[in-house]
Amino acid sequence: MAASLRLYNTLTRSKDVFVPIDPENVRLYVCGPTVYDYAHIGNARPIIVFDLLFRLLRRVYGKEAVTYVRNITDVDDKINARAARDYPDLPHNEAIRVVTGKTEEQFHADIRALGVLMPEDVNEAGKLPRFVEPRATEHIDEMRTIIGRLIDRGAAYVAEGHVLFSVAAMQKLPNVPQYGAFSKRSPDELLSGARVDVAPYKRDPMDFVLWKPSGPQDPAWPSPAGIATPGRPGWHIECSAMSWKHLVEAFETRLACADPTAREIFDIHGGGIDLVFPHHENEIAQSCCAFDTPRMANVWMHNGFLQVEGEKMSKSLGNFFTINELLQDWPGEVLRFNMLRTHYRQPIDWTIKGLEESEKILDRWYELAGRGEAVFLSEQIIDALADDLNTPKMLAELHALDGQGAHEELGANLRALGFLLEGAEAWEARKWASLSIDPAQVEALIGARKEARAAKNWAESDRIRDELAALNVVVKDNKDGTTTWEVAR
Ligand SMILES: Nc1ncnc2c1ncn2[C@@H]1O[C@H](COP(=O)(O)OP(=O)(O)OP(=O)(O)O)[C@@H](O)[C@H]1O
Ligand SMILES: [Zn+2]
Repeated sequence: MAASLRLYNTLTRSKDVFVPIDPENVRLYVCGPTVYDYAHIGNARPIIVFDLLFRLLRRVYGKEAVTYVRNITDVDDKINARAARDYPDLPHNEAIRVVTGKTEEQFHADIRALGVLMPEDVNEAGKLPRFVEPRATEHIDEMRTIIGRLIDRGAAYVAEGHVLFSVAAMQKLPNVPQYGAFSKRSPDELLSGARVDVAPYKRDPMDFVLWKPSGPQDPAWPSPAGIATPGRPGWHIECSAMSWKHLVEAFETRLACADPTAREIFDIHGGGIDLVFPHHENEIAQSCCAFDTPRMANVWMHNGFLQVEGEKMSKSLGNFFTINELLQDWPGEVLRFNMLRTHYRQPIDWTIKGLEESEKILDRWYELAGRGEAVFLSEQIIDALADDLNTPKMLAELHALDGQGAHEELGANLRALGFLLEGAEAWEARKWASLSIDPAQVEALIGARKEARAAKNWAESDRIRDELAALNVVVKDNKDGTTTWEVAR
């Protein structure tokens, strides 16, 4: 029998026992990146956290019994602006394709180095894909279908080439939630937020865009609802469309037989805490109205912010490090480990000191545990993760394995958790290479220094010490007569 999972649910604001709609197909959707620039290490947090959840679900319910959808947002005004800036000489659509294609490729290379499972690691030929990474631009038809349903049900209206979602009309439909209930915002709060930027074509300041007209410089598709001019989707609609397409529609027939009330609902929806409002509130509004259901997903999980000096790391504040630049100084596994030392709902302060500590622990574990091949999660590790992904507890259990000398088991767990990606030898070689240090050369110099000291040749011994210092190596003569060395950062 599967271990019982408990997950904190933003919908209920409590940690609840997780009950899948269909234990043979547990379904997870996570909002992915907008691809116009290098992802920063804050963007990596949901990727790593939900990778861990995916691994856990696969372990608990079976590899064939979990479907994971993580989308790529490749239509957005920030992408258009970047394309116009960087490729002014290309036709605009081509420029957009270059920007999104390059950024997506870079994103994949970056997160692969973080030990994150990729679709090609999971999907098997001839079987249902269990990990889908859909692009928004490949789901415009589904978006149009949902927008059409919303107009038909009276929850959306057309104005000046736009389609807008009507919050007031939503509230007149039966069987749908209260708008604002998910993010716990009162009508007054919603209204004062919406008044900041009121467009003239909106009937009500709270209404939000499902579809908008495209200018000559924008990517454009045929519009829904008989709007003659071409347009492009708003932000929120893409996730309603992609989750429906890949998590609900594909399994509708089977679910309809098993549990008719489960139609249009999937199990877990994830993302960063900043997405609770408006993005997830609006996804829920769209999906519930279009599909006549009180819920879009049963469990909503949100990771806390990765912060720098108390502030959210973000592109707009400019206080960010890209994954790519961090990977030049640190192995990806150190970044992954450092991320998991903090529980996913807590803020993380990202510091060099934290990275150094993480690297030290991994150095020790890789040396002791790195030679085997076994891959499995021990019961106590599963138990820790089953408690709302308690990664600090998980790390304490890994430390306990180390303390007990159970190093093969430690290695097996590390491998199952996305560590020891290339084996211990490769880890060491890469680490030394990234520090521009050749350990054999250091050992030889230390040997020569020892001989010089034995011969009381202090000038030579000092010269060698300076040579080592120039290599960034600090030599320590211990009381017991041994000499050790470490790298100064
Ligand atoms: N500092 C952060 N800590 C944790 N998660 C974050 C952080 N910044 C963004 N995210 C998450 O990263 C994911 C990708 O978001 P997206 O590509 O829209 O980035 P973004 O919000 O534009 O980044 P920024 O805030 O820097 O502009 C989302 O789930 C978002 O919640
Ligand atoms: Zn989304």
